[in-house]
Amino acid sequence: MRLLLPTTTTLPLFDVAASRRIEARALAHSPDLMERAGLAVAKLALALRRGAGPVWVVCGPGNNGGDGHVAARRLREVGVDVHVGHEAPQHPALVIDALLGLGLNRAPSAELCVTMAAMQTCGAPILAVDLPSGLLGDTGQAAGERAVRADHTLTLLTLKPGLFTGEGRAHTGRIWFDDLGIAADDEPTAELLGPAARLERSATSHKGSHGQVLVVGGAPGMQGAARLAARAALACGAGRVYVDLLGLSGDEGADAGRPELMRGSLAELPQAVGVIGCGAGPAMAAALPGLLRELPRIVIDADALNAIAAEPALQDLLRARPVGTTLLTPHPLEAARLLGRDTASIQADRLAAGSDLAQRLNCTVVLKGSGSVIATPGERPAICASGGPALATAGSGDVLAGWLGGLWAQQPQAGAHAIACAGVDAHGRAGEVAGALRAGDLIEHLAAQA
Ligand SMILES: NC(=O)C1=CN([C@@H]2O[C@H](COP(=O)(O)OP(=O)(O)OC[C@H]3O[C@@H](n4cnc5c(N)ncnc54)[C@H](O)[C@@H]3O)[C@@H](O)[C@H]2O)[C@@H](O)CC1
Repeated sequence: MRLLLPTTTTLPLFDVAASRRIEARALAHSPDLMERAGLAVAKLALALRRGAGPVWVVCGPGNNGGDGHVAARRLREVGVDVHVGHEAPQHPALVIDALLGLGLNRAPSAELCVTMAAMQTCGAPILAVDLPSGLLGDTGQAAGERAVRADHTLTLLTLKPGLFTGEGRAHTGRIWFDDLGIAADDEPTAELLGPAARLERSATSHKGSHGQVLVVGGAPGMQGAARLAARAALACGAGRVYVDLLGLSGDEGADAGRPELMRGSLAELPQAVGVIGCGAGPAMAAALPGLLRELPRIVIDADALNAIAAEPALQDLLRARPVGTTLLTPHPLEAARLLGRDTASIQADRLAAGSDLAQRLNCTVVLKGSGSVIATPGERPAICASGGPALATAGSGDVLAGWLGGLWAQQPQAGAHAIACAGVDAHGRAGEVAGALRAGDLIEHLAAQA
């Protein structure tokens, strides 16, 4: 058993169907899985309980409840006061949530919701077994009106995607993992990202060795967005970074705080990595056809995504680009516009929505949000395990787009999927701070850990 995050390696994720197949095969040669699961829960419970009160074990009707009963027995064997039932005991030291796990298949009844509410308000920390009750393992969404918000989740046998995306992270608390001694023998549904290898710089390199980035965006009143992207690309190590501020010419709008940045345009820089759309406004639509036809590698964000959503001819241009050369970074509302759906339906299944969008537009898609999803046609999707609420701040998306462009400029042979995985994970880690974060400071955090 181990605390899972931050992970130092990329890990396989298995949806409910794959987890069931793994479990069924494992049971054939290891029929004591539930004993192992219950023992692991009991061990963690001993470490987590607070105070001298009883451990309250709330068991459901299936094997998740079975794990809870084994844990209760194991705890009693070592002299712990245990209360099993749906009514809260006096001053519990810990709640073990073994109500519903992988088998959740409908909205919890009103009666179960009352039990969940009691768990939530009893004052003790909650340890969820396998999954917080009421949370769907595939999507990270609640099946009904309520899902347990645990302080700890001990997930068993496999890591499920729903623990890491959607509402998952708000419900799991700290995630622990025990594979119960079973090697997962199925095709992973997705990957949980670990950190990418550090970029090495040759001792004889020069700025020409580290590529060019062209940031196109920043309409009047929104130039900060393009500047943040450009500053991020520069901080990432791109050799030269140019900005084309839409609607401005000459030295107008130069970034006085970053004299390293230069003005440039598509005509002068046809081989640059494009980072387009940050704060671009409606002027972006007219610039897009040329950029989509010419630039060999492009990161597309914000108003460029909105322009593409509104114009089928631009979607055709995207689809015509070779796979691996285009990277879209929509937040859920932008993804909804691109798919002609509403935001709730995107969030209901983020892995599926990211993959659907990637297929439709023949692009790599980073569906931003808690547990960003990275999807590319022909690649296994990935979920980002890093990041936190400090990233919910103006400009953090612009910084991501610029950082991705900076990474790509330095790795011209890399495909969009690899760049997205590396950049999104780094961005998430840099944003793991307590309290609020300004996007300008996020660039410095990224640079410090690169
Ligand atoms: N079989 C084994 O040996 C192992 C089982 N494990 C545990 O088993 C769990 C899966 O067990 P199950 O497949 O029995 O599934 P669950 O225990 O999650 O739940 C299944 C039962 O809950 C009912 N149910 C589903 N949704 C409900 C709702 N909203 N309200 C009320 N009842 C609902 C189902 O009708 C079924 O009776 C895993 O999450 C894990 O905790 C793991 O420990 C690995 C080993």
